[in-house]
Amino acid sequence: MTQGSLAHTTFTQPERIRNFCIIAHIDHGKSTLADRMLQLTGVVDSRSMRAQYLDRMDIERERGITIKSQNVRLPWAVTNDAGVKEDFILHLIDTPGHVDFTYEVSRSLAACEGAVLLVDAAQGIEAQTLANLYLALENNLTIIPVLNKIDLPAAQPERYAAELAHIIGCDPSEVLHVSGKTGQGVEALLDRVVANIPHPVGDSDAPARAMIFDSVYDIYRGVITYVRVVDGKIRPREKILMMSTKTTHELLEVGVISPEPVPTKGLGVGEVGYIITGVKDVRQSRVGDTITSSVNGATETLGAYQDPQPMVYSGLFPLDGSDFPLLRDALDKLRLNDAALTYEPESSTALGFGYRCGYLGLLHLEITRDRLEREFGLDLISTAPSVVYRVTMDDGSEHVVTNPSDWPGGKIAHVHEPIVKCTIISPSEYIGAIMELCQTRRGTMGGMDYLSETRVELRYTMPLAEIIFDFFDALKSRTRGYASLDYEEIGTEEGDLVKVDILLQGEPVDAFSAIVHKTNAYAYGVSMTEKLHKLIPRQQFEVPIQAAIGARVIARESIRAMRKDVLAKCYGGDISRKRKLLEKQKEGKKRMKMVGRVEVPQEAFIAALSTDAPTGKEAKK
Ligand SMILES: Nc1nc2c(ncn2[C@@H]2O[C@H](COP(=O)(O)OP(=O)(O)OP(=O)(O)O)[C@@H](O)[C@H]2O)c(=O)[nH]1
Repeated sequence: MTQGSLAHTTFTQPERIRNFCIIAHIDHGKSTLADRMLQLTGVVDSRSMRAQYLDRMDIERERGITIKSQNVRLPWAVTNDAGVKEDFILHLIDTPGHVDFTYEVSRSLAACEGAVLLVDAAQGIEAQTLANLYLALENNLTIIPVLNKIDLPAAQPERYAAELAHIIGCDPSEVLHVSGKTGQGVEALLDRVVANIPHPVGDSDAPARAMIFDSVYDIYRGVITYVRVVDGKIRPREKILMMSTKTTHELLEVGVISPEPVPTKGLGVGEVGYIITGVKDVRQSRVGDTITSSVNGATETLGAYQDPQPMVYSGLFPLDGSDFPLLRDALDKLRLNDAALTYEPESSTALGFGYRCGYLGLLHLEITRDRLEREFGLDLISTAPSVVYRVTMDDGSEHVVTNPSDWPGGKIAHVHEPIVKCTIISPSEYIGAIMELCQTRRGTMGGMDYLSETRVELRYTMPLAEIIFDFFDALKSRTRGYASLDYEEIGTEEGDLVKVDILLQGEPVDAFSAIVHKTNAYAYGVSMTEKLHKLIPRQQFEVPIQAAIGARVIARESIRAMRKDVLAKCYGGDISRKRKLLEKQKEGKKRMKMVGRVEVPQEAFIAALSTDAPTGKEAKK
């Protein structure tokens, strides 16, 4: 019922520990509720409270989304039936809510015994609510259903409590009503966490086993690794083994977060905290890995470790070619904190030197680009995102293609592309519009369920490539922003895919090549040639713009010749003025890229490459 004492005694009895997380659709108020919990339990006083305390990165606070998990230890005291006050330690694990970070979410969930399932009382269940709920159920978590934002005038608690109860199979009266904003109902929620969520169970005498569920880079301390101890104990100065990398490290510091890091004498069964080992790169301290003692340690890991797999690739090029070394340094720095980011040098005839980067998804791509521009002051141009294709040739050889320019020449036997399972939740009046959209995106319907009389869940399988273009936008505009979407990769399928090249005066421009489904090739060709026709200024000779599949031209435009004589305006004038005009023309030319003999302004590349693919959180509403 009340704030507990903040004693960081080590090896808390597992019976006194509750490990839980909050799962919710984006914007349903997870961070705000976590803030209230920090305040109510007294770990942050009102004076030092700032909005969304747990979202540490500036970019997170600005966008209002949670990218990296943070966890915090909260003391909470409950008066039992006999009227005696009992102290508990609650570990709140703040999980990222976005589809790009599913693996991180699943590891955070694995560190908990229970989950608060938070639903906005004015919105109801959304696609990510369900995706996260299923993940929580797979991890056998106890679910506490909660409606948030009940202070909102638009809240419809009865309606959505029924929806929530229907989904998880409980009585609507069991759904708690809270407001993260005003704090209403939050105490009762913390009491419910203690009452309903099982305490952790483990063998305190067994060799130590702890799971890494997050890993962040700190410029002062190196990598800070968050762990949940399952068996045994870990203590400072002990040597540990990371079981997937088979590397040993000394534990320089072990502690808990409350909400700042506080060193402790160690962590015991069920406890959640951080370790510092002196590793410099998050890749050496991987989310999902198991740590154990280096001597007489455990032999079995806690679940299989999985490497984060990039799903979307795109080229990043500095607008100013001389910034290339800066881009390389910036990526090296970002990688310290982002185990999922991959990159390798790439050169493009049109865009110069850059990097081919692999991301978990579009939001990951956008965040990375944002950080490069903001934190490192780089001006960048990125090429259209692409998925991973597996191309098998007639001679049986195989190619993995993440970049259209690596598309193999010669006879292709078949191409496999990644397929995702999508869940779309929407008011039922938009069913027709959604089905039509999914059909045009090569979707196959997997099923449909009514969540209530007016809201429906649609399930589709669809190529990932169709989603990464402008699917969110199209879905949003067809449903007036009411539909929400979640997807997960489920494998690959054969697709009828071709590479479309765009040629200027017969020269292919690598930055504009794309891999598209055969039925979309013509549309892509026409739209690119038309766009470029508008964007490229006239030259002193005629410039044909063509779209082609192999040697076959499928669309064509042409820019008429024009002689641009900058001196025309000042015939007979004095020589210094002429020189000035010529100098100016030279300056302008610097911003031109040469494609064969054709001068293309940089702006044309930027404009032609800017897909309208929505990648931010708006896309998820
Ligand atoms: N009226 C009202 N607004 C709330 C409440 N809780 C959160 N909000 C608002 O809802 C918006 C989203 O809240 P966040 O706490 O950032 O949501 P979130 O779920 O953490 O979002 P992500 O971290 O992006 O997943 C913010 O503008 C909050 O001010 C509430 O109880 N009542």
